[in-house]
Amino acid sequence: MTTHPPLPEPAELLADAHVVALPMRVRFRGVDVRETVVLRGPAGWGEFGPFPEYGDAEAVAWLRSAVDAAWHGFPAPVRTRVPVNATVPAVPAAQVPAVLARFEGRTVAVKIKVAERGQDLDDDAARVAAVRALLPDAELRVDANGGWDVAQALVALERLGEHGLAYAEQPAPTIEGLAAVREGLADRGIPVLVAADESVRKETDPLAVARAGAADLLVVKAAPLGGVRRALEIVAQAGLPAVVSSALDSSVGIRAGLALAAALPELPWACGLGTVSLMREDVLREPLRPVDGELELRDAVPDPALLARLAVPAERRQWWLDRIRRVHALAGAAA
Ligand SMILES: O=C(O)CCC(=O)c1ccccc1C(=O)O
Ligand SMILES: [Mg+2]
Repeated sequence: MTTHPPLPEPAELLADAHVVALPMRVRFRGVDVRETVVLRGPAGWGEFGPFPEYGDAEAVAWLRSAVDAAWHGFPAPVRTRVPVNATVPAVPAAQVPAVLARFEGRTVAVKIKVAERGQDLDDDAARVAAVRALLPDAELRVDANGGWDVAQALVALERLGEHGLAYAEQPAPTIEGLAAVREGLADRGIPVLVAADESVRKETDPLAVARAGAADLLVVKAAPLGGVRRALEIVAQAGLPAVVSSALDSSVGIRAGLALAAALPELPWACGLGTVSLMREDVLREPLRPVDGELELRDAVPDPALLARLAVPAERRQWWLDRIRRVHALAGAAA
């Protein structure tokens, strides 16, 4: 597999690092305020924002991704515009118009969160119906984040599929589960494809799902896969279509996703890179927000005044810097 370039020493890594708190307009996976770190290196800016509940071992790839962006830059693009989906969190159906209104201009594709804990299939069906009512021609997909078992997934996708769904992202938690859902959908003649997300980014082997034939397409994210170059390698080796997505990043992390989407030889799907539209604040004066369902390729350079205004309190800054030092030590040990 890949041998990683060495990481800069912590002092160098943290010389121009900014820990920020970005308030959300819409609560997303339980997050109202997104804390993350942006850091500058000789090649530009990188973002380190593994969710706080992620362990240090899982965060190693996120650090490699931030360093890859800031110290080595991005590979050459093959396109300068990337189609982007709107993202609808697991909100009540009545809030769907307000969420979609956050996405400027035309919306070509929407990803709808489903199978949220504490909700049921009626909630999901109402949310999907509300999106379809507003956007009769958009391409819709759902993301269950592994929240169904195989039987529940088949029941749910038969019902939600009536609104016209291109694919279901991680409808079951495991690779075997994805394969079973995919087979069950085919047996029942339900025309919904299966996409793997957690089964790519949280598995020790990101290629296992492709090898097992368990998915029709892969969701790839630069940070959990260790950076743009590494993600490109994984897609090439998997031999499956890929949709690029993000992790609720600031514009700096979205820039890495954009670089990945811009460098992929084929990009058949709108990408999940529109989540800055769900945030109230960003580190850029002109945030990387899609317009008319597209993001234009450009660099993400944080504004010093915004970095200062959005800075977290001292103890949160210390928490993040301690975490980076621990993850750095772990990455060195693993290299
Ligand atoms: O893909 C998108 O539309 C937005 C990104 C997204 O859904 C996401 C954001 C943070 C953490 C997990 C996920 C996910 O795809 O499961
Ligand atoms: Mg997902």
